[in-house]
Amino acid sequence: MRLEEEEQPETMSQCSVGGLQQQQKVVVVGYALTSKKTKSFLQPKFEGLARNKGILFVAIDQNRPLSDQGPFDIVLHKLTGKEWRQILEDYRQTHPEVTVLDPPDAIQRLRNRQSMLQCVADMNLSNSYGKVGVPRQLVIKKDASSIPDAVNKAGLILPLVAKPLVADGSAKSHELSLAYDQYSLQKLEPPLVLQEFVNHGGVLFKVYIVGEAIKVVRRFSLPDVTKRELSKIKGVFRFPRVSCAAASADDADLDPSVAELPPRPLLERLAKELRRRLGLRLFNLDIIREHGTRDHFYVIDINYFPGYGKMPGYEHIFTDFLLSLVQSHTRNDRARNFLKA
Ligand SMILES: Nc1ncnc2c1ncn2[C@@H]1O[C@H](COP(=O)(O)OP(=O)(O)OP(=O)(O)O)[C@@H](O)[C@H]1O
Ligand SMILES: O=P(O)(O)O[C@H]1[C@H](OP(=O)(O)O)[C@@H](OP(=O)(O)O)[C@@H](O)[C@@H](O)[C@@H]1OP(=O)(O)O
Ligand SMILES: [Mg+2]
Ligand SMILES: [Mg+2]
Repeated sequence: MRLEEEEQPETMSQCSVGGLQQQQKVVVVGYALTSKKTKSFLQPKFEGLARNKGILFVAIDQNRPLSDQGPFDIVLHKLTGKEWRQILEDYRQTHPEVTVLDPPDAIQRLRNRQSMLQCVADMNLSNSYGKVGVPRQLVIKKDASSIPDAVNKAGLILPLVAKPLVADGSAKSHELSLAYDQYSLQKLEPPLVLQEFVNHGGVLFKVYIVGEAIKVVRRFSLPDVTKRELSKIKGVFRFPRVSCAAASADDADLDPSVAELPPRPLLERLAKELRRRLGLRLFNLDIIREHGTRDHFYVIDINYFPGYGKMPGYEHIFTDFLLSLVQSHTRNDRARNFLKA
């Protein structure tokens, strides 16, 4: 839906509480998302629930100044491009009353697979519930012929997952390969990240974060690589986006030691730290448990504004989150006015 100036949203709606008609402020959420994302995120059930809670979604027209649209209470976005980032950054400066989710600069960190995991490495999270790290990895900027030597020097252990360095959401950025021997690595195309493959029993956990809320689901992942396979197989093999499939591993008949979700307190700590360090409120992370251990976890991927449409209960979680943002904004405004008075 696009709002023209002459048809500004009615920012008050009628709602009936206990038979009494009350005026409720409408929360206007502008969104700048790809059509694919709009389809998976703005599902009719979600938009309907939002409307009942007084939330209205309005498509942003990228060809018109943002200040001429809305007015918005919240802006949701996941579009690429330097120009667009600048537009958002300027809008944030000139419209402090609008919550822009999330700051474009903070999102940039997730668009590079090296900087993406740095926060997790820096955190060094280890407590009585477990240990969370990142697989050892090496960045290759150019010159594929130097890879075998670089891998050797860095002491990385095969097999390795080769991932494009840039994670910009393009199909190419999701083209990953598994390399079984050092010499075949020369066939790869830098810039890329070479990451140690960690056996994890073929199941990964997707941890969705929406502000303070956390939701974890199981997904199928790559199967373990045995020592025997490693000694026999040579080459690099492209693999499909196994974990992105909507098919959840939640109901599958799995080995309980593999399927057991990571401890909740550990994930809460991790999510809280990541929110703070990344400065983001909308993201998910892929986390795996090293096979044969109970509490050694590795974060292998972090995604900005992921496929929330696949998160169970996202309709309620997301709408509550949007409402909470406006409430805290109003509280802050009141506090500021009080201090000024
Ligand atoms: N270090 C690793 N050890 C074991 N398996 C891995 C590792 N890295 C990636 N994988 C497997 O490869 C899949 C894809 O990797 P990754 O999540 O990094 O790619 P992506 O393209 O960013 O995925 P997404 O669609 O979640 O954005 C993972 O879901 C997991 O199954
Ligand atoms: O396609 P879906 O809606 O499922 O969302 C996927 C999302 O694609 P989209 O942003 O184009 O929608 C991906 O973003 P890009 O890396 O490609 O930017 C990435 O975040 C995946 O991890 C998401 O799947 P999930 O991990 O949540 O299952
Ligand atoms: Mg992933
Ligand atoms: Mg990813």
